[in-house]
Amino acid sequence: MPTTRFQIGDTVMGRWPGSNLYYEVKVLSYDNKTRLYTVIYKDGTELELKESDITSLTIFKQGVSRSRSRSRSRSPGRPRRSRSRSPARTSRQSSSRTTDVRKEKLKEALEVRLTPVVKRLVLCSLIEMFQQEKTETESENQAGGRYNLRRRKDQGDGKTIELEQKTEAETLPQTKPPTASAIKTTDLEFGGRVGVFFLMFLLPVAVLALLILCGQKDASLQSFPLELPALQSLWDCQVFGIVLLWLLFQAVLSLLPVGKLVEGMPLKNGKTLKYRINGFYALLLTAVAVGVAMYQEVDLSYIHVHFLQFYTSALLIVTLLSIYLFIRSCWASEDELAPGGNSGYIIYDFFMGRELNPRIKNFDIKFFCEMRPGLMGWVLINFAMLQAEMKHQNLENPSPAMLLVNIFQLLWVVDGFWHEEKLLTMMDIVYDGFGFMLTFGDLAFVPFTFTCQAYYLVSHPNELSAFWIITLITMNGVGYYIFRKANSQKFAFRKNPSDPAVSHLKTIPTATGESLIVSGLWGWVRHPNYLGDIIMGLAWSLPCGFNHLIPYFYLIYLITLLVHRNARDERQCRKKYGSAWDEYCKAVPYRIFPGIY
Ligand SMILES: NC(=O)C1=CN([C@@H]2O[C@H](COP(=O)(O)OP(=O)(O)OC[C@H]3O[C@@H](n4cnc5c(N)ncnc54)[C@H](OP(=O)(O)O)[C@@H]3O)[C@@H](O)[C@H]2O)C=CC1
Ligand SMILES: CC(C)=CCC[C@@H](C)[C@H]1CC=C2C3=C(CC[C@@]21C)[C@@]1(C)CC[C@H](O)C(C)(C)[C@@H]1CC3
Repeated sequence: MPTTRFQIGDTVMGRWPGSNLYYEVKVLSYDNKTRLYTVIYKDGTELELKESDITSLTIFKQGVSRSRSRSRSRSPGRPRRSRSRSPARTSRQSSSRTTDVRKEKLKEALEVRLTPVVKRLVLCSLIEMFQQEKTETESENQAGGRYNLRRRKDQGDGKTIELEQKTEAETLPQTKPPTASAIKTTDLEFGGRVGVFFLMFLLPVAVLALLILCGQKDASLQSFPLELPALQSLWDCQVFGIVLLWLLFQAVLSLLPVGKLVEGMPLKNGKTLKYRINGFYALLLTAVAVGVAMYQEVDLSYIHVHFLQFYTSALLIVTLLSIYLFIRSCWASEDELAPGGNSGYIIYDFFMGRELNPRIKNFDIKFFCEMRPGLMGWVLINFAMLQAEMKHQNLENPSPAMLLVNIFQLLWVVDGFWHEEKLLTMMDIVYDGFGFMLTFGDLAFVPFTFTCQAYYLVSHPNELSAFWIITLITMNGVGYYIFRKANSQKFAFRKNPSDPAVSHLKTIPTATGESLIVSGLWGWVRHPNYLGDIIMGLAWSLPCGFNHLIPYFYLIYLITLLVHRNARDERQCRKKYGSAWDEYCKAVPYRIFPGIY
């Protein structure tokens, strides 16, 4: 290759298809006719790249050091969190389940060592990539010519990476990173404008119907009352005041300067937001406040009696908050908008949420709503239902069924607050806008439908034998163990793969420098944490017996949500990890349920 810029065997930085990520690659050959270089990534994937998609290591490093000196988001004295690989990890990877051919290639391929600043840039790019699933760059970009990253040859081992699915015409030009203003939502979810319009009415009405059914003696679907409750019977000013006070109380607790301040994931503009992690303390203080209220002889069964009014009050707040969020999003800068809620259609964006992280000074409205009033409200309502059951059924002690439901769900909520920080890496925070859907989900759906087992038990007593009690405790324990272990393993592994707690796990290396766990729980099914959650959901519904379907609502919701979420997540992972993800799917063929593909 006498006239080319890069020579065979050179180690250079090559752009990863469909993204703005650069990885170390080795030049294998050059085709004079097509003027394309064949390069090999560290996961063994071979691609043909245009010269403009390749840059030399020195130029890349200079670029990085420039961006490092420009970087303002990191304070000088702060220790950097590096995910660079340790020798232990390298040796662990070589023992992972890669094919022999792949192993050979990997031996040759170089490790990507990312400096913390590059890591940060990579994270930003990953978020961009994540966003690009639902967005497309401006037509001006499209006109700029075809994106010429092509796969060299089919590896024949199921490596169906993203490029294979796209024809050249479908792929978008990526010669420069898409600017924030370029991102518009074009791929609409939930049936687009019409779909979300109906959902916006259907969801609140469906929850109201569920509550009406749950509260009446005959909770079977056929016996839904033909006469709906009068509108004024659904409204109570005092109840509305209580709901407002509750929100205010939780907001004050969330602002208390206790607990650590942590940085969220990098935003599109490279900056990070800070979050106060004090949910666990807030839960304890709420418990103290409820204890004091009970000592003052406040009757919590008031919540049971006025349950529908509480729901309508929450619904009104959801509507007002969603309108506020939409209006304020009109003043948000382009890079503060969520990629999924910027279609330009008012109704759609109102539902999906335009702004990604709406904040009033340091108060993050989305993070607050996701965890605080709804989850705490859930525990409080459950406890109120326990009081109501004793009153309603003249019991000296709550029934075993009610106790189990209360304890199981309390455990889940406490666990959520104990691991509050982990929410910051979830797609709900990183990707989804905050609009009607999440506001409704957090402030109305969670506290009023997740409590439906306890609400049901107040007027539908169900005896449990000792055998059933032990079975349900075991089931919840097994579900919790799988859920917690899977989530903690993944979190620990992503934080530090050489952590002794996870370093024994077998992994599949990927071109992004991150590996996929392929043994233990993550080698059993591809979403063990979802499986654990579903087993727990079953243990929460079974105490209500088999007379009606209504107490199984949570389980049905959870399975539907997690199956949809699984599909969404797998699309993202295939995009991010390419052939390595396909290899993982081959090694671990079951999605959520063992034995079910
Ligand atoms: N009760 C409820 O209403 C709900 C509960 N949940 C629960 O929340 C929890 C979190 O769920 P969610 O955020 O959806 O998904 P996950 O926590 O499962 O996160 C998925 C991500 O994990 C990483 N990953 C996937 N496979 C592997 C692997 N083999 N090795 C290492 N990393 C892997 C990938 O991200 P990357 O590689 O980029 O790190 C992937 O995008 C779950 O336990 C779920 O059950 C969720 C929704 C609703
Ligand atoms: C019908 C409708 C509009 C549904 C919205 C769904 C949301 C209510 C849920 C989607 C994912 C959620 C999660 C939690 C709460 C419910 C929502 C927001 C969660 C924060 C609860 C605490 C847990 O420990 C969790 C962090 C695992 C969990 C994450 C997902």
